[in-house]
Amino acid sequence: MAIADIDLIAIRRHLHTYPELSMAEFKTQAYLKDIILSWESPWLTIREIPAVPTALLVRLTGSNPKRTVGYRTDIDALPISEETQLPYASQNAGVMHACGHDIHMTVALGVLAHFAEHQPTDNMIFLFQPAEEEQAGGKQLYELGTFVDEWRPDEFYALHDQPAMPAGQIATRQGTLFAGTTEIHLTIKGHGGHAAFPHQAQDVIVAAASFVMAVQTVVSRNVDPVHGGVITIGKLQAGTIGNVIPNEAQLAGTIRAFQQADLEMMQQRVREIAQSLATMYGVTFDLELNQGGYWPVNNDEKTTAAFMTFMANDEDVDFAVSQPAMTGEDFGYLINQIPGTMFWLGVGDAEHGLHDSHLAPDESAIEPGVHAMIKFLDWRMKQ
Ligand SMILES: CC(=O)N[C@@H](CCC[C@H](N)C(=O)O)C(=O)O
Repeated sequence: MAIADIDLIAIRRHLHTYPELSMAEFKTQAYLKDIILSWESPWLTIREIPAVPTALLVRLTGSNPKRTVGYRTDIDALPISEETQLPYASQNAGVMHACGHDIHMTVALGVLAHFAEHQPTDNMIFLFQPAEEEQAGGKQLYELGTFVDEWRPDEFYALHDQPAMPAGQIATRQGTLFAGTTEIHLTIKGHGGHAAFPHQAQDVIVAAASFVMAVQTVVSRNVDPVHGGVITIGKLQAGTIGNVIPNEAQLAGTIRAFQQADLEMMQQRVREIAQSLATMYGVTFDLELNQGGYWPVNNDEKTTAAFMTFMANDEDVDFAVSQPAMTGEDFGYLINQIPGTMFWLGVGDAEHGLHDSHLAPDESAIEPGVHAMIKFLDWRMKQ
């Protein structure tokens, strides 16, 4: 395939049709790798990581390098059944690119295609990262020593699509862009029994319901109101029939805050609430609080100043300064190690947010996203 002939819309639709869950992105990785290898770029090297087999790294050797510039995209999808009715809707039952990582990958591929054809001044590393939605693939790769020597970027960039913004608009801010998050995994265990004899059982359903309600007080009563925070329980599973008290209830959720200290305080309150309810209801519990790599996404001052100045002054770019958001990202971990900037790319679907089974990003965002990043990176490498 000649790079100039690359059909980004067709690629995006293929990726959208075949989404794969975190750490199971085998076909996605193979598809991306085949496209990239078909370009036969003389300054391009591909690298795979045996311990994280769905990751893909690409290095471009610069013509006169002063540094190495990194660009990261995530590649995983969510356990959501798509309801868009699009002709290229997901063919993988119960799995959907409902967070737009198909758009992220396509923009990354478009930018990579350009520099695979036109040798960059600096060295470049492109990271196609698995497991952003859970398991923090970026952190895992970092801890495996992936980004060392010639594979260590000096600065790192990444985007996230934003349905609430017009297609093609770019936005970011200095400081914290996204929250730090912590996954909650709670199993409550008791002795179930007949619904008619609750006094002979330990009712895990009542304990689970109390837990859901009690954690609502953490944000309202423990977090400084001007800081903000979120606790959402997104999964609650227990029981099989109305007249049996089950032995076990399973809950999962997320804790979010912009400041790490707030996040840690909220984690502690959730632990205390679980412990208190266990005493109150006579149940036992396993509680796992896992922050993984979902550190607050704190944009680096220097790279972000360069990014914002360039985007705001380029007449072809529709640029806005954004507010922080409670979304999480394990890119927060990576740019805590390597300075960098995360930004939003508008994908114009104001009716449907991220993680919505009806989300249908406007594909016309891809081209301006690719062009803005090519121009920015080209300019940056000449600084
Ligand atoms: C952009 C986005 O939606 N990211 C995810 C990141 C997941 C964080 C972690 N698994 C958690 O649930 O706490 C998000 O849900 O914000």
